[in-house]
Amino acid sequence: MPKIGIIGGSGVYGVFEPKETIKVHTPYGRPSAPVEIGEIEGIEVAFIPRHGKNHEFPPHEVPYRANIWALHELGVERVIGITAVGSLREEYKPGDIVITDQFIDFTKKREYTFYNGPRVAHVSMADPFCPEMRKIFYETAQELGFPVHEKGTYVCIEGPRFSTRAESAMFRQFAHIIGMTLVPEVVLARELGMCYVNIATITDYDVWADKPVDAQEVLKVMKENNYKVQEILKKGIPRIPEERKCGCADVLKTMFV
Ligand SMILES: CSC[C@H]1O[C@H](OP(=O)(O)O)[C@H](O)[C@@H]1O
Ligand SMILES: Nc1ncnc2[nH]cnc12
Repeated sequence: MPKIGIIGGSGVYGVFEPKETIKVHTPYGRPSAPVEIGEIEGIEVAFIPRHGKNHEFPPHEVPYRANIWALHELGVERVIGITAVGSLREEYKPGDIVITDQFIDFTKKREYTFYNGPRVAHVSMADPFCPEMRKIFYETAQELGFPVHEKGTYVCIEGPRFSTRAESAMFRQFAHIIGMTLVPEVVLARELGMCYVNIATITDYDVWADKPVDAQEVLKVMKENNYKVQEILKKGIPRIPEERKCGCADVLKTMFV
């Protein structure tokens, strides 16, 4: 059973040659695609392409609950979310990697929880990301010589449209990077006591700089920088300890009413 799951974002539709593909049915429908099982450096890993194998799910229609549920059902304890993001700051440059440490939710109409009653839960989101995996992937990216930011606040917008210049100017006041998919993915993982880390690749300067971002640019820059994510996964995954000492599962002790 794979204990590590990877959710690939825009431009990342596979990270290994799968040895098995599993069609999982969940109470929330089917995941974005059958779950691929394969190995990275001899370690068994599960993979789901967030937007589907052919990028058929826009960010507001991704079956986030089914994706997380499916991974959990397969035994995954740690989720690595790969994302393409825009930069809201000069010093966060296209091609840089960010190991996100906070988020701000500007989404509007998604399924945010597994607990819609009668079981009620209020999960702590003060520190949304797994400290153990954040450290591992930051150090790994550094050792590989890739430009990497140890922290960054990700503002998650509803999409599928990009921001206006006014929105972007506002987001710049309080966040470093912008995307459309981190929420509710990280929240749902946490509700099941799973660890979650976000490895974000910056693809553009959103719309506050001279040239406003477009989808083609995101995919092109992501393609050019894909090797960085691959290298980080290859070197970082073997460093993840078998036993979790991060405390991410502790939220389960206190979140229920
Ligand atoms: C293809 S442009 C916008 C698209 O790219 C990002 O996807 P992901 O987070 O899955 O890498 C962004 O959130 C949008 O969904
Ligand atoms: N500028 C941007 N806004 C929202 N999502 C993005 N994904 C990549 N770049 C983005």
